[in-house]
Amino acid sequence: MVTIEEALRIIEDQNISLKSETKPLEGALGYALSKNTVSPFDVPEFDNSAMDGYALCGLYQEYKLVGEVAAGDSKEVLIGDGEAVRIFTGAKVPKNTSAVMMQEKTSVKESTLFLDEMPKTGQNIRKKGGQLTEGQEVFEKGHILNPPSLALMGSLGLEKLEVYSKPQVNIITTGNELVKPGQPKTEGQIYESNSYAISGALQQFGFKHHKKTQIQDDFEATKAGIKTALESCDVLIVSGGISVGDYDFVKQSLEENGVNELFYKVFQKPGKPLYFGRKDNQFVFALPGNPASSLTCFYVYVLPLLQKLSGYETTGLPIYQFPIKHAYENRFGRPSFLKAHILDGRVEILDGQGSSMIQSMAKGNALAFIDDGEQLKEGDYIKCKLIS
Ligand SMILES: Nc1nc2c(c(=O)[nH]1)N[C@H]1C(S)=C(S)[C@@H](COP(=O)(O)OP(=O)(O)OC[C@H]3O[C@@H](n4cnc5c(N)ncnc54)[C@H](O)[C@@H]3O)O[C@H]1N2
Ligand code: MOO
Repeated sequence: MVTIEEALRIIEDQNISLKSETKPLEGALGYALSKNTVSPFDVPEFDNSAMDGYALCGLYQEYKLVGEVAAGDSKEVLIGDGEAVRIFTGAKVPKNTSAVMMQEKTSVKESTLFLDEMPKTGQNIRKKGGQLTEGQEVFEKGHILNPPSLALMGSLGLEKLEVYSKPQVNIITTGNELVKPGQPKTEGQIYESNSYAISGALQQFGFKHHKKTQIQDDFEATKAGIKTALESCDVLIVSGGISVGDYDFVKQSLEENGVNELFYKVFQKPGKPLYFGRKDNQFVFALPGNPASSLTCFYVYVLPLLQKLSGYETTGLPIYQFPIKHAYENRFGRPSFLKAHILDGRVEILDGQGSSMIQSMAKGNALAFIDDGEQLKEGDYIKCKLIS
C-alpha cells in the first residue's frame, strides 16, 4: 500500500518519450505545442484605430474633413496639418495621424469637424508591434492551446501547428453482473455505468477512448481481453475486478500479459484497491469498480498521466482552498476525497459519501480533500479540486 503522495510521485516520475504531429488550427484545442513559436510579423502590423471616429493631424478642436478610411482599406491616405479623415475601428491610420477622436465626442457641419475636447497625442491609436514584434517568442513548447491561444496563432496566420500527440486510450469494464443500459436485465444484475463516466471524463479534458470492451469475470476471458486491448492503446483503463474477491482476475491477468506493477493499493478513500502498471511504453490503471471510486481515481491519478503523455508541463487538476460551510470530521480511517459542492466560495460536503454512490458526485462540482482523522470547524479552509 502506498500513500496518495507516493502514488502521484510514481506517476509523475515515469520516463516517457513524447510523439509529435501536425494539427490544423481547427482541431488543436487542448494539445500542447511541441515547438517554440515566434511571431512572423509585428502585431498589429500597422498603426490602426481603436475607435470609430476621426483620424486627426495636429492637435486642435476644429479640422477640415478630407476623406474616409475603412477597415481593410489598403490605399495610402495622407492628411495634412489641420485635416481629418473619417476612420473606423481596425482601419489603418493615415501617416501623420496625431490622434483619433471617437465619434461621440465630435460634430460635423458641412466639411468641418468640431471636437468636444482637445485630443491627446496617440489617443485611440493601436501602435504597430504593440502586442508582439517580429521574431518575438509567442509561446514556449509545452504551452497548452486554449481558445485565446488558437485566436493568437490564427492571427499570426499559422494554420498548421506542431503539437504533442495525445495518448490512445482503451477502456475495459469487468463484471458478470453488468448489463448495457437499454438492454433487459435479470435479478442480481446491474447496469454498466463506469465506462460512461470514464469516457465522459476523458472528453471533459480533451481525450477520447479508442475501444471499449466488456469482459466477464473469468480468468481466461480477462487475460485475453487485456491482451487484445493492449494491442491498440497507450493507456488502458480497466474498471472493476481489482480487489481481493474470488472473481477479481484483473491483477493476475495484467501480470500474465507482461504488465509490471508500479503500485497496488493506495491509503485513501475511495479507491483503495487502485492499481497502476507499465509494459514498455504502455500504462495500465485498474480502477476499483465502485462507481465513485473509479471516477475519483480517474480525476486524481489517470488525468495527470494522460496530460503528462500529452506533453503538458503541469498536470492534474489544480488545488484551490475554500472555507468549509459546516464542521466536518473525517471518520473514514483513511485520507479521503469527499464529494463536495462549492457555491459562493464556500464548500459543502455532500451526503452520500459511499464509494458506490454516484448521485452525490453528479450533483457536486468538486472533490474536497481531508486527511485521516482531521477535524474541520466551519470556516476552516479545505483543499478542493474542481471537477465540473
Ligand atoms: N474483502 C475485501 N473486499 C473488498 C475490499 C477489500 O479491501 N477487501 N475493498 C473494497 C473496496 S474499497 C472497493 S473500492 C471494491 C473494489 O472492488 P473491485 O475493483 O474488485 O470491483 P468489483 O468488485 O468488480 O465491483 C465493485 C462494485 O462496483 C460495481 N461495478 C463494477 N463495475 C461497474 C461498472 N462498470 N458499472 C457500474 N458498477 C460497477 C460492482 O457491481 C460492485 O458493486 O472492493 C471492495 N471489496
Ligand atoms: O476504496 Mo473503496 O473505493 O472505499 O469502495
